[in-house]
Amino acid sequence: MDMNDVKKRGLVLLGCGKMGSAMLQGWLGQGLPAASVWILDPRPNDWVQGLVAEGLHLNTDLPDAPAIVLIAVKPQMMEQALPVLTPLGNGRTLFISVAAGKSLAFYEQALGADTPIIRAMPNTPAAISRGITALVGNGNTGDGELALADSLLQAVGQTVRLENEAQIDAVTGVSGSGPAYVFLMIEALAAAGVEQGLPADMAMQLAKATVSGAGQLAEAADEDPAQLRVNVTSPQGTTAAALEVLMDPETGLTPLMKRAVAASSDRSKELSK
Ligand SMILES: NC(=O)c1ccc[n+]([C@@H]2O[C@H](COP(=O)([O-])OP(=O)(O)OC[C@H]3O[C@@H](n4cnc5c(N)ncnc54)[C@H](O)[C@@H]3O)[C@@H](O)[C@H]2O)c1
Ligand code: PRO
Repeated sequence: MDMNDVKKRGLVLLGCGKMGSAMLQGWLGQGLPAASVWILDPRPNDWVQGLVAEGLHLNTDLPDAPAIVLIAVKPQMMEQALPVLTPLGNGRTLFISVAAGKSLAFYEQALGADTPIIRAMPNTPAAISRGITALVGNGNTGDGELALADSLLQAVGQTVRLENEAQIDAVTGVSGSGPAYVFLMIEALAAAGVEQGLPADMAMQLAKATVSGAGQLAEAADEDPAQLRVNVTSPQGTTAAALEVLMDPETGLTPLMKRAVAASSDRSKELSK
């Protein structure tokens, strides 16, 4: 199965909110025709509704054996939303779920034990093709299915393959929820700038550009982030003064981040029960 099969047999999205739309935007941008896409969503956003004029099938009957079904509803809506897909289970259709905390076993039970299913955890920078998605398949998926999922998901950023399903809880804590931590960091840095006397607009511009520039440098540079940090830090200088606060072993960023990521990962595990 390859992208031509997806064009021919169709791609179905169950739920097309923030995550589904971000991914669909990437796929349409890579040349998938809107006419190859079926969306089931009781409250489609304006962008999705606009795609109907280009041939997208919105809340219509589904093809008999679409190549891919992407499941992108909230975990809390799953029990209600999934039954419509049961006729497509146990067949040639590859299911990819991005829902947090819904296990491969859950989908095998709902869709049939012979269904090929991939669990994926993307993040919202997918909207600008700068996402990262981790994926893991059930026993009915092989190299072909994983390669197709890789190439679909690479339309919206990088991918990594997990060694086992349990790792997805940690991925959810690091990169799935991670953009929210970074946005909070921007908010906090800007607020701290205001407290030091800067106008709010300027503080926000400085904070956004600093986080974005540092992120891009971390990805592009040969040095690791620890060395890049050292490169900013003059002995007894201003950065060293700040890092003394941020690197405190009890109250600094590392223990705080460990607690935050553990809370997210634990919630991911709870949702799978
Ligand atoms: N937003 C993120 O950062 C992110 C990251 C990784 C994974 N996810 C996962 O993606 C999934 C979707 O999250 P989101 O942020 O896009 O949520 P969202 O609320 O923006 O989108 C969910 C969509 O599902 C639709 N929906 C509700 N009931 C439905 C039903 N019965 N049938 C079909 N569609 C239905 C809603 O109308 C909405 O458009 C979640 O399972 C979440 O765990 C989200
Ligand atoms: N957003 C989803 C949540 O908060 C899953 C990862 C990011 O549950």
